[in-house]
Amino acid sequence: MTAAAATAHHAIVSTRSTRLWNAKNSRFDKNVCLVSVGSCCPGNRKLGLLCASGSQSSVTEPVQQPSNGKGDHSPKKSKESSLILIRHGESMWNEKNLFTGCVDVPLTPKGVQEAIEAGSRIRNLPIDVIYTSSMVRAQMTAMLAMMQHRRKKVPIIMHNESEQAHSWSKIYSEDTKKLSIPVITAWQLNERMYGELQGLNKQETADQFGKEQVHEWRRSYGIPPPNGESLEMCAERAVSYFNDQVVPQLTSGKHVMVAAHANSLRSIIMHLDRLTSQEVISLELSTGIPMLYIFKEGKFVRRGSPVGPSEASVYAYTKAF
Ligand SMILES: O=C(O)[C@H](O)COP(=O)(O)O
Repeated sequence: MTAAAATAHHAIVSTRSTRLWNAKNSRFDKNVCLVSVGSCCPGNRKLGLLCASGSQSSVTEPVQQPSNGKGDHSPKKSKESSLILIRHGESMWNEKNLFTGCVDVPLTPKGVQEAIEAGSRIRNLPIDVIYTSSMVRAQMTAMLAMMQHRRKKVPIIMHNESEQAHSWSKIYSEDTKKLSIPVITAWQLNERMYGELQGLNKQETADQFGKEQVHEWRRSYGIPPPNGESLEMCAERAVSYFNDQVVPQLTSGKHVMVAAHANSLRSIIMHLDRLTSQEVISLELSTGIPMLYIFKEGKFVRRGSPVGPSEASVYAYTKAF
């Protein structure tokens, strides 16, 4: 459902203007209206993306910059780049309220729909490279979202697990390459390993161990579930990978989407927003809701979550803009 259709369904409950990528000038400067639309029950609020003028943004790939008279016709490096983070759509164990962690389960039909809807929200944002975890629920989300993208480029999972895998997946047409977007999978972006909770029902676990104990395992920074990873341990791999692999892409002017998991993304957002170990406890991410950051001069500015702190479970830790 496009944002406009979503709006038709719901009263607009809050709006926030932000900027969209204007490839002509290689920067984000087009004012758009990010709307948080929702029916009377706030839990159904959806994020939509509408241009302030009501028309679709004129987002295109960076075009050849006018020559600067010195014969330099190479396109200027973009001054800003975009980072889209998205938690996978609802998985079959999310639906059953089971701790999932590193168990590799697929999306539900609802999760598929969430991924498609997310794609319609980011269809005009520039994306040059996609990172996913090695889990199918994140990869399905990225692929389904990209099916909605305006540029209709083909996302292609890169196979570098062996020399043979790399050579056997080579593309021999430059034109075809230009019509594709590389998808890099990384175990470092996998969901936190939930140890002995994996496969257990979350409610039954709370009944057995107590609500506070389970909340501490699920949301604290330093306390791991039994024989599992704490958020801190997850951050050690996820944030390191983000800094080593994703940040250089953004620095070079590439626009990136990362499709991953509740806790591997919580650890990355904690880093980007410089949240304390106390603040991160209240950070919740909904399935399939894209979040946008602008990367400029080495700094990240959050753009994609205009909802207020009262919007539970979408991106709960959101200071007023
Ligand atoms: O692994 C899981 O069970 C979910 O991805 C996230 O679970 P959580 O919300 O309990 O961290």
